[in-house]
Amino acid sequence: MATEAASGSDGNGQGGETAVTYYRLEEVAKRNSLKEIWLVIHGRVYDVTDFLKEHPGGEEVLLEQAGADASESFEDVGHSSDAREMLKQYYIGDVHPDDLKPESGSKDPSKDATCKSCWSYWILPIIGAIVLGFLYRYYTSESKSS
Ligand code: HEM
Repeated sequence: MATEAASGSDGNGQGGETAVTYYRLEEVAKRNSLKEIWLVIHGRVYDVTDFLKEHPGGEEVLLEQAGADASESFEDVGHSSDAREMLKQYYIGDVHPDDLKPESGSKDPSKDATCKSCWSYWILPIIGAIVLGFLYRYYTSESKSS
């Protein structure tokens, strides 16, 4: 079921541009035939039914992704900025916030699993080096005094 939400300041949802329609993923998934093809790219829903025949990359690739999240495949191809501009034509609404996966939003680098900026990434080697330095000094001074 599609839900309408007004994102404009007037809040009346009129004028077309201010109203956002939210679609549940289960509803998008139903649009997976030649009759009607919807795709999700970065949390936005696109009706590409009329674009199918025009797609320079062919119909098949769009059909493979029909009714599903095509963000990864769309990015993997390395679509041009013209292709990204074209998306606007087919935009029909957003994925319902309850259906959004955390990674489909903007990525927070501080929550990166590899944690390259974590303090433990660089502080542990430094502590290790200091301890080694002390041990080295301790043993060299021991051997000098004996
Ligand atoms: C509404 C969504 C899409 C639009 C508007 C779109 C648009 C385009 C455009 C304009 C091109 C020509 C090359 C360029 O300008 O980048 C292209 C090529 C291509 N697209 Fe898409 N595309 C869409 C979705 C997809 C998806 C979901 C896939 C899935 C794999 C895909 C796969 C390809 C491939 C394989 C090519 C050929 C690339 C090449 O020949 O180098 N496209 N697309």
